[in-house]
Amino acid sequence: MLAQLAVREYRNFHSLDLEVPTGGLVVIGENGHGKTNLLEAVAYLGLLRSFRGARDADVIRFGAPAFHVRATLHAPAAWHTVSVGYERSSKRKRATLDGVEQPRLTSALGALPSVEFSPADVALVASGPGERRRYLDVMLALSSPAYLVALQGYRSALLRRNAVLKAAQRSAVRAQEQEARVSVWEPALAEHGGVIVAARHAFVRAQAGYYAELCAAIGERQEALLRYVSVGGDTRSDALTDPLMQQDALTRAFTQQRSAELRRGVTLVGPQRDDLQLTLGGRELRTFGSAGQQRSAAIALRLLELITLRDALGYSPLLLLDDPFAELDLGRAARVLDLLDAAGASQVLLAVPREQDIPAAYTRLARRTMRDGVLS
Ligand SMILES: Nc1ncnc2c1ncn2[C@@H]1O[C@H](COP(=O)(O)OP(=O)(O)OP(=O)(O)O)[C@@H](O)[C@H]1O
Repeated sequence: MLAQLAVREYRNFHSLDLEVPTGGLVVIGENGHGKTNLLEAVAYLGLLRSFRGARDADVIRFGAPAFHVRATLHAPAAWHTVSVGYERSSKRKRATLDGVEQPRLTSALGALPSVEFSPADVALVASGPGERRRYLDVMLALSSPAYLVALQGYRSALLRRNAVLKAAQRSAVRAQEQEARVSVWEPALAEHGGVIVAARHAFVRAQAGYYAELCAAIGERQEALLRYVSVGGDTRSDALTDPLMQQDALTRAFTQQRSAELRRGVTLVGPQRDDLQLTLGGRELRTFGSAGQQRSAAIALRLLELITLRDALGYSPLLLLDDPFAELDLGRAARVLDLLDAAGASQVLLAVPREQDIPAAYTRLARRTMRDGVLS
């Protein structure tokens, strides 16, 4: 539970202090006054980066040397205080938990868990596979330390293997020698990649049915399917969620692809090429879905994130609602609110442009007004 928030030099906030009641808070403000910035600052305490994918230097207030966000938390959160800061000149990010600076940033990951719903989530469905991989990675890393370790291990081995592949394109070294340099990274890639691919499959296997139910409950009449499509992984049904079988398949795939990868200068197989495929009535939502259908699928994915984190943490994460009902008809908006309620959301930060945009379910919450980065 978030109790207090102190934000310094973040986006358009010079110095902002906020008390958050147990049930949550509504922030009302016109476009461009800082509502999303506030939710982004809160989410930063869980993700240790911007949920909009902004670079750290870009979220520091224009002209300021550094930003700092600090929160006081109540149970069931694991920590009493969490803070994060980033300095422009040194490019250093620091996180503290209960006043102790963490030698490794990842120890502070998820200290204030939250899930954000915003109209911008439509990118989850409408954009390329990268957005959906990021969705899976954030959710699974926050729910499982083993996934986080695998993800870090995979990313660092992939960077190195790709660097060798790129260098090989300009080098005069014999092909055999080049292959040897590239293959050095493959055992680590296959091992960590096996964990990643199996965990992503396990998520889809566990949640695809619920995803279809959510889409139907929001108002879709056609069948909604969630499928994980892997490049290089084992696609046999009994192998999908088995990390060792996925590891074996990736080992084979890296070997098979190596010479093509040497020509192309990049790794062509592995979880960095996979997709979480979303279809409605058998057609890919990304290409054929209407704006409303894409919005509904994005909301269903966020609801899955909410329950996945809730089940992993043992309590409901903070809900950040950035005017999420803006483009939904009244019937859909009401059904989404019911689903949020059923998912057990407890504390809510809701940002809306006008008072009349506050849904009935949240009219009991305390209200603050945001103007030019200042709350009143
Ligand atoms: N690094 C920064 N330093 C100072 N101001 C910034 C920075 N980054 C963004 N801003 C300002 O933040 C404002 C946008 O705030 P925000 O995205 O929170 O809007 P909003 O209140 O959510 O509006 P909308 O309802 O349109 O989504 C803009 O005025 C922008 O110039």
